[in-house]
Amino acid sequence: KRAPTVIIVGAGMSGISAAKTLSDAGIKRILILEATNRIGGRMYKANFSGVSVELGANWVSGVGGPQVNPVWIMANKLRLKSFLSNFLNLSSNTYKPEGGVYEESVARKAFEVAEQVVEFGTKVSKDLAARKQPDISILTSQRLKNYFPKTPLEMVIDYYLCDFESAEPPRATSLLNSEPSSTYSNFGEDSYFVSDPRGYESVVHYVAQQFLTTNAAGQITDPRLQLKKVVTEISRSPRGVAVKTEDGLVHRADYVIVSVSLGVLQNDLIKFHPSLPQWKILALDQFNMAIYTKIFLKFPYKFWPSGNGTEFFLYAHEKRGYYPFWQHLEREFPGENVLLVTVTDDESRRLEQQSDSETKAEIMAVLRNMFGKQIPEATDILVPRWLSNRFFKGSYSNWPIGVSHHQFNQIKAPVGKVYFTGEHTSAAYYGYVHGAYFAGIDTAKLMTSCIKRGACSYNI
Ligand SMILES: Cc1cc2nc3c(=O)[nH]c(=O)nc-3n(C[C@H](O)[C@H](O)[C@H](O)COP(=O)(O)OP(=O)(O)OC[C@H]3O[C@@H](n4cnc5c(N)ncnc54)[C@H](O)[C@@H]3O)c2cc1C
Repeated sequence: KRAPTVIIVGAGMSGISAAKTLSDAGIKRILILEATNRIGGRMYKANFSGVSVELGANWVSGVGGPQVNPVWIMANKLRLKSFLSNFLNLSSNTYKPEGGVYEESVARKAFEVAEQVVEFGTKVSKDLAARKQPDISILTSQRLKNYFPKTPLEMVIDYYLCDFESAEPPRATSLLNSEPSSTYSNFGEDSYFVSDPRGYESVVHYVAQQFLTTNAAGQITDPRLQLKKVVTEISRSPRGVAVKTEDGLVHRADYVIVSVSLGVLQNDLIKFHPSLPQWKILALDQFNMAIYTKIFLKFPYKFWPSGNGTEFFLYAHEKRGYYPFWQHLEREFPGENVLLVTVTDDESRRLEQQSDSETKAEIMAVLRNMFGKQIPEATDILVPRWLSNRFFKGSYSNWPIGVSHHQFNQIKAPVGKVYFTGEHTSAAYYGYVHGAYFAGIDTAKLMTSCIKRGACSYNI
């Protein structure tokens, strides 16, 4: 009997980890179809004014805990340059709307209150889980504690503790599924900011090189990886699948694993024949694809404080989420005078629609508020557009209030010989690089037990 063939759509972390898992299980007749001209997906380095910055994932999140994050093992094997992030000094580095920092004792008090609310939320979440009660939003848990962040200081702290992680506001996010965070409780509280000329994406190459053939320079030459292959249609029948690409070719196989982002699936950018069942469409549409935008700015010289405990700073504004989270990259790129500011959700949506020069003007006004009128103009700006990009349609998934584990499992559930993977299919680690990695392994194992043992039913 001939060996089965499997097509994998997408060569981000999850697609590559799925393909490697199949290969390790002896399923070697695979074909990976990737839309862009590279592997790595949302792990994506770019050159910005002479330095290599990460437009997508940047941190190995979850280090130093009871279990070891597999991505951290890879980063260490590769000796990727990375820096432990210390967020503890934010109370000394929070800027007022009109400039100047808040007195440390005032900011610290506000942080303490907000952190107690998070702890309270975690207790409520554990209690709800133990009593099998329905989910509530993070916002509801704040109300239960009579916490209503309304001043610019309170709002930016609330933003940092919630949106900066999940890329969505407290009213959108599920308490049950985000607190406590499996990432930080299992793998540890530390996060390392990767800053290596080879890019964070080299962990994807590291996995790929273990099963795809490479040349002497380490570049992948394996014909089972095909780049610039945009999948447009997937047809399934009991006999197998036919995957059509934008160049008009049809690739046939026994099975397919779809690893494209939740955003791509929600936007119907791949047509399924027959169409996916209603339960599947509903499950996909109910989950959230959040947007997280990292804006890089280059200056002729440095005008922000540097040295120990200054790396991260906040800007408090009357409009919540208005250029709130800042990082100077002095450790990563000494002497390069690069700043990174992060926005999310509606602000990301707004910025994707305007020109970079408009965004730059807004940011310069904010920086002048913070540091004074005399600061120099930025000489370069980079604004990634993850939502507009048809191969991503957002940054990473977030578990919204009201989606049950049953519905979550439906997102991952195979439909006939069409299997699904991606960070958005990892119940414990959705939204993270390690979530994508584990999801790929899980989906490939599911498929392997179907192929090898005939165990093809998926219980949801
Ligand atoms: C701005 C940003 C910041 C982030 N920060 C962090 C962080 O600090 N730490 C962390 O752990 N995680 C972070 N993440 C999340 C992390 O990057 C993702 O969870 C992970 O990389 C997703 O991998 P994936 O394989 O599921 O999806 P992807 O990487 O999206 O891979 C899917 C692949 O499918 C391809 N594709 C799409 N459409 C088609 C098509 N029609 N045909 C063929 N191929 C197609 C895409 O090009 C892509 O290569 C961040 C993400 C973003 C965007």
